[in-house]
Amino acid sequence: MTGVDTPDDLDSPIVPHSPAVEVAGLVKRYDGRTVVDGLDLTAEAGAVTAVLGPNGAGKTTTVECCEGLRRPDGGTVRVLGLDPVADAGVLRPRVGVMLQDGGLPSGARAHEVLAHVARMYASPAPLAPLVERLGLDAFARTTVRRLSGGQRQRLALAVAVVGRPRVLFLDEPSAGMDPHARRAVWELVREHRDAGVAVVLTTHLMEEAEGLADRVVVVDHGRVVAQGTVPELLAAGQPGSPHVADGSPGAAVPGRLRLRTATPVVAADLAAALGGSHVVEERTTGSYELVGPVTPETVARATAWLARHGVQLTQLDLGRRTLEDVFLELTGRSLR
Ligand SMILES: Nc1ncnc2c1ncn2[C@@H]1O[C@H](COP(=O)(O)OP(=O)(O)OP(=O)(O)O)[C@@H](O)[C@H]1O
Repeated sequence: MTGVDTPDDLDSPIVPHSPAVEVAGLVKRYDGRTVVDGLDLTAEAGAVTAVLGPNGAGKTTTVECCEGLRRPDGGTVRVLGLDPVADAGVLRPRVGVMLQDGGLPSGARAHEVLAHVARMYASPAPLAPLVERLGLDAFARTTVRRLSGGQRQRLALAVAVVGRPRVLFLDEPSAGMDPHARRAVWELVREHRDAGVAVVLTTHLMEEAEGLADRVVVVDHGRVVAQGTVPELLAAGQPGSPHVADGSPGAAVPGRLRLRTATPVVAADLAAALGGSHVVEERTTGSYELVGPVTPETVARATAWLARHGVQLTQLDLGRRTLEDVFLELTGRSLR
């Protein structure tokens, strides 16, 4: 069941617009501090665009500028070709928003909130299927302030989609949700995408980005540091890759080799045994990551060196590079 049907019959100056969201050179400052610093972003209809970035990177601020909740200090933002602040009245029926803090009235009951928002639209989505899919009936009579974090998120998502938007902004939509709820959210997002909605979401969940996103935009210090499809980002940093937006090569790691040993070794000694072709990072005691091209020779030399030193190998992981690896390479490993 898709149940997703976006309204085209609204009387408006909007014509199908590509891209659905276009941010160019966005600058936003708080108290003179620049938190978004010349950011470019586009999102197409019928696609999920995931915005990733460390805490404080400027993701929410960017999305809030797109939602018309904040005024840019520089650059341009267009949603369906319109200005989110100046054209807020035209855009409101076409844009669904799920805020990070929910933004819902705390004293109202869950079902009242949804019904109230639905009445604001000329042609809302039928409530019953939405309530069922997001499991809202279990807490329909509970006031918003008493909802758990995950329940509040589910209600906020229902509120975001009930107006059958053409553009959907979801700020960390599945944060705090249990695995069942998360799956229901992902299914709903995919259905909206398949119905032609432009979905822009922020997330810290690499699994969510890998599973949902048609395009991923990585933001750091208020700028885009990489963008592309997930396969493109996984391949980025390799020779010939054009997808690292800032032009830097990134860490050229076509694969990764992780070792666990029964007793610790000196990472620099292992690196020397590999002839300097790899950096060896000690992740935790007895756990090492070889950063560099993974070839049969690399595996043979590393294991032979361990054997020569009487060190028992307990785990050898030749896993593929993940989006999390790419994310850490692009944004560093220090806490913000
Ligand atoms: N209203 C505000 N006034 C002052 N500073 C703010 C305000 N909102 C956000 N900031 C600051 O702007 C920076 C970017 O915040 P933003 O919420 O956009 O980051 P984010 O990438 O969404 O982070 P997170 O992943 O933690 O949600 C942060 O340093 C934050 O403290």
